Amino acid sequence: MDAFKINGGNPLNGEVAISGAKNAALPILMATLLSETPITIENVPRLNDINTTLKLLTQLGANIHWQGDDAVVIDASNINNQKAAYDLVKTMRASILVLGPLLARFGHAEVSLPGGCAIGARPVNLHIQGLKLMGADIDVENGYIHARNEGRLKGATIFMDTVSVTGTENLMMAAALAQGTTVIENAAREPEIVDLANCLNAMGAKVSGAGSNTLTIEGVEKLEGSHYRVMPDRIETGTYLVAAAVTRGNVKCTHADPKAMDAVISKLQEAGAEVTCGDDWIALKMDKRPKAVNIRTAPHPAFPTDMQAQFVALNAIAEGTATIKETIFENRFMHVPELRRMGADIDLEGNTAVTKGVENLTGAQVMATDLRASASLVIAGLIATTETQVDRIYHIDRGYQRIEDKLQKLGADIVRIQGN
Ligand SMILES: CC(=O)N[C@H]1[C@@H](OP(=O)(O)OP(=O)(O)OC[C@H]2O[C@@H](n3ccc(=O)[nH]c3=O)[C@H](O)[C@@H]2O)O[C@H](CO)[C@@H](O)[C@@H]1O
Ligand SMILES: C=C(OP(=O)(O)O)C(=O)O
Repeated sequence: MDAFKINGGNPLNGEVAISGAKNAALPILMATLLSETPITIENVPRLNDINTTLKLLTQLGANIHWQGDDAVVIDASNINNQKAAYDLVKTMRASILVLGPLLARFGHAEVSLPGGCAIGARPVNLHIQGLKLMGADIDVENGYIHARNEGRLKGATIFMDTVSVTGTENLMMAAALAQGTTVIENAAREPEIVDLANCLNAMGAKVSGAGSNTLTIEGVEKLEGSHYRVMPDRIETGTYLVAAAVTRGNVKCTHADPKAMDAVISKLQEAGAEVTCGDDWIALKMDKRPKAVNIRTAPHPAFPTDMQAQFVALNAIAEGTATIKETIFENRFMHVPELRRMGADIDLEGNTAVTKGVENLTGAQVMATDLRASASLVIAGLIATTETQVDRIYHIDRGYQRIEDKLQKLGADIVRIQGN
């Protein structure tokens, strides 16, 4: 297994080009299953999760080829298999997003239950309940969701008990081909939901209200190919901004979208950073020790859980004591024991991390346990006074395109050690 070796202490300086958003690209690639003609998706990040998605779509019968560095052409006209098997689903939870499209277009789907994962149990009951309200017959047996429907799904009014991003996406995609109108209440409002809705509309769907908590989808009979460009990754952007802040650097993220990032930008400013934005860039300058910031994660537009771990690393070396409360996932603090091994002073009280900032972290051999936890350990390594080794970085390769190359260009001393 690959690892990173990091020698901290270099301030990050320069420009970094932000890739397309993983969490928008995944549902958008799954949405191509709804189309009877080929679709070109641009600004697709080069990530392990994208490779997994393309493998899954290929297993279902799609024809796929890359065009240049970041565009994928997907032809789902000849889908001949409606089963998403455990082998791939277990490596990527977002595989559940084939359920809605397959069921809506072909009247049946068999998808392995994703199971629990490091950050929490992450059930998919809301996906299943919503599809049942649209008339589907669904049972769960032998670890698989078996879903069937005679003819088209029927539009329905669906109230989601909990705000769920992929739940909203699965139901939106299913409703796009249903008969009649579907209303999803208490829908997720994340920018990636808006991106998926825009892509579906470019394919001929009739989705309105994306970005609010009520989505209305008027079903159409068929969807067709088009071109669509994936939005920039706001979590990748936020990660580089935090890395710049803790190393007292000066970094400009290009190809970014500041509009999607209010909550994160305002916490960086509260920490003492100078942040400036243009239409498609964000720059951060920091020339002093950050001040610790209190945070509570919650669905968009509040502070994103996917930036929580990175801010725990920031608070670990910041001036003062602060609390970070995680309200979305029940087990998303696995970076804390690893950060403690690097000298951080962090107490965990239920779903709250209480940090007392220390002046310096020291390097250690630490283990990445999930995607954003890995990012927080890399950030900690960038400021540690001695060498850090981050093991099991396959997690980070799920969601950050060539993070070591991008950090090296900004002046970091980080290298990948090839494992076996
Ligand atoms: C691929 C993708 O886009 N992943 C993102 C997505 O994950 P994902 O869509 O899986 O996360 P959800 O928004 O569904 O989860 C929110 C909460 O709802 C619960 N829940 C969810 C569905 C369900 O049927 N029942 C249920 O109880 C979950 O356990 C969790 O506690 O949103 C999360 C929350 O912003 C992000 O951290 C992930 O990066
Ligand atoms: C939790 C994340 O992703 P996933 O939902 O794919 O596990 C993430 O992107 O931080």
